[in-house]
Amino acid sequence: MSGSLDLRASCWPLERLDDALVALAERAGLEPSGASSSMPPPPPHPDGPERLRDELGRWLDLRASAMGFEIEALRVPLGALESSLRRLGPALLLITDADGEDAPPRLLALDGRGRLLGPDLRRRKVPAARLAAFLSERLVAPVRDDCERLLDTAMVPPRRRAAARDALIRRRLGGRSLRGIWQLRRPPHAGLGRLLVEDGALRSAGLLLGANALRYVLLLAAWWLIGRSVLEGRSDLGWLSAWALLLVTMVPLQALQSWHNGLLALRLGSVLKRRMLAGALSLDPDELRERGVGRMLAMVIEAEAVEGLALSSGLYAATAFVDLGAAAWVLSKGAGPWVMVAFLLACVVFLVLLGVRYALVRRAWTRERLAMTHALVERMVGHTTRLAQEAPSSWHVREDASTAAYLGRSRALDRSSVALDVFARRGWMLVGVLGLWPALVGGQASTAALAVTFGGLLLARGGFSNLAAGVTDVIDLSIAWREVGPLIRAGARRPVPPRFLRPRHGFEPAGPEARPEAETGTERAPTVIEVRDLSYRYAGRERPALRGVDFELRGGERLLLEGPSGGGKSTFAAVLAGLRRPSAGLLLLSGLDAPTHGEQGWRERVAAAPQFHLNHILTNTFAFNLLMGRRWPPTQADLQLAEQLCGELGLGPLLERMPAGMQQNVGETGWQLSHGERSRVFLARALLQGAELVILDESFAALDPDNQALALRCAFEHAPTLLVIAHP
Ligand SMILES: Nc1ncnc2c1ncn2[C@@H]1O[C@H](COP(=O)(O)OP(=O)(O)OP(=O)(O)O)[C@@H](O)[C@H]1O
Repeated sequence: MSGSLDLRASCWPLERLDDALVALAERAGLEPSGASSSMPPPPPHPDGPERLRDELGRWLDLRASAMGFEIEALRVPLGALESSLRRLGPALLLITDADGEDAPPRLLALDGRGRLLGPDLRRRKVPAARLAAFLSERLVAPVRDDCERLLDTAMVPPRRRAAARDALIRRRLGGRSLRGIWQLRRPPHAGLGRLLVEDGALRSAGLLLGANALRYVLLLAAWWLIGRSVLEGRSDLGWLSAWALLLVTMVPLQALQSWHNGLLALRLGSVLKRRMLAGALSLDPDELRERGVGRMLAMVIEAEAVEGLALSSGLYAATAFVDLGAAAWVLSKGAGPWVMVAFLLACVVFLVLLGVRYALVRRAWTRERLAMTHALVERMVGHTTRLAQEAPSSWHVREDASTAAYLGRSRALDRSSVALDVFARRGWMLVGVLGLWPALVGGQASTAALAVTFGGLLLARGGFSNLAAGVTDVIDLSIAWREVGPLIRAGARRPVPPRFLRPRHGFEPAGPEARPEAETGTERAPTVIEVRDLSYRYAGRERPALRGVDFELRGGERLLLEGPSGGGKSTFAAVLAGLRRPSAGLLLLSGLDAPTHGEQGWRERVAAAPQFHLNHILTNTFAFNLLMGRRWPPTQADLQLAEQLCGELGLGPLLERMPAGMQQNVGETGWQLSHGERSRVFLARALLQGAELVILDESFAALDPDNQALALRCAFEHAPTLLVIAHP
């Protein structure tokens, strides 16, 4: 019984976090696999629940990625807690001091269907309201007495007391959120079909089609009723009422259809967006460069089209086939039945041929448009260079040529789509009346048969309109899909999961004393990076950029790597940072190879500030740009640390100048940073990541001698092990 369910008995102790996670994932059908946990869950943190939540979040992230699913940390506003719990998928909920200060932290496992999975692996139903009250107790308890006193003073009658108290508490805690809720979900690289099923898109599609078909049957029945009563001259109230009833029944069906149409669009959009976002992040840097920024932008535009078209094309096509099937049946019951059905089939074939012509023209037009977008973006990016260095007389030569070509393609496209549209709307009626002509002139057909045939003609006209819209949408969709294909496919790549789980090295405000000693007496610090006989060759290049490299860096060491331009220094940095995989040779980090660390694990341990032109200030707050590699949202300690580092790097005056300080928006559309300021933000970002090895690729080139000395000192102070790349 849910009413007597003891929530405390359903809690999992922290030591059994791994069991809870695996059991929950198995029951949610996430098929947990891979590495068994070699990393114990974090114990309660002496600094309090906030630090514990943070550590738990990291642990869960690592563990879930090793098992092949994802963890999403949620922050739920207290006011929306109950409704969020109702919609929540499988999730772990952290309970801290619900029984008082001394109670150890525990976890609840919610199976995504409103049931709690207990440590005895039994599932028990729990009302969302009760669970919400239990979870929010820690926040509510301190204000409850206050509210009661207020209600006493206001002499609120007992029957309205509970509602008034809840409203007061809601008001007092309105802005507070509950954290420590981790939802388990399928990763974006899972099959699209599975993601859609999980999101409920298939259910919505089924309901949508069902409602559509039922509405159709009702429409035909209404026609049949009214047609019969008119032809037989029976217009009594009973028939008319039945007709009206059928029409009224269609209204809620139409509402249901619109509702599920919207839901389906949302669900489809969210699944596609997740997949494409994952794809954008897992695209190879060279793949990105080869495609060019303009094409990438075009891809994003096409992605929007895919979402809209996927839905409309399916709907149009489904409705068109129902319409045309029904029209063929109605025509077969009217005058000159088989001639009319043959005409109908011939017109469908003709419309499909028009569709093929449209597809060819549309493909050529899309190619032209993408080329134009690409050229436009390139010109915008290189605007200043062109203004300064290109002769004004040649500014528009290429633009004019490509605009003319685009106009030509657009005209052809218009002609082709107008042909489709006109035939669908008018052509069929003309052909249909011609087919009916012999029966009309010959006078053998009865009035009833002629009326049925006209009904069939009108029905087919609707079907042809939908078919024309469906054909153009399906073609547009297939072309847009080809464009976003690389992103969708890249999103299906599964990141290499770690074979062995190790907690991430935490960043503490390290002074020289916290740094591992490279050499103390006869004992040498352990090797951080070891490279043996390593080679790297860029795709399509004959000569390798790196060949037979041997290299070793021990904990606490600081190394300057110099070499001629084009010698392969940045390539080496990218290989060490895990951004490029070596073509041959051995590469170990702390004695373990890349698959053992996993992609994410490797990048967390090696922080690299790429060369200036490859690094970026994102349009966001200054704090985000500093702390994005460390953790977001940050803790108070993170923000203090970032501010301290800014001070050491000489960015204090900049922080004072910016009206919102650390919260100032920077980037393309925000506060503009100078070249030297950006360089120091890139440096601080790499140092704040808390990595074991920091690689700085020409990070000091833009700094004046004073700032260079400051930056170098800061890097020496804070990087546990440091590799600096510079020109001789
Ligand atoms: N993405 C790429 N695709 C193909 N070849 C590349 C790519 N990036 C670099 N190269 C080539 O690899 C070689 C090494 O380049 P790299 O950028 O590593 O040199 P570097 O020592 O860092 O040069 P610099 O000091 O001028 O920055 C060069 O010949 C370069 O043309």
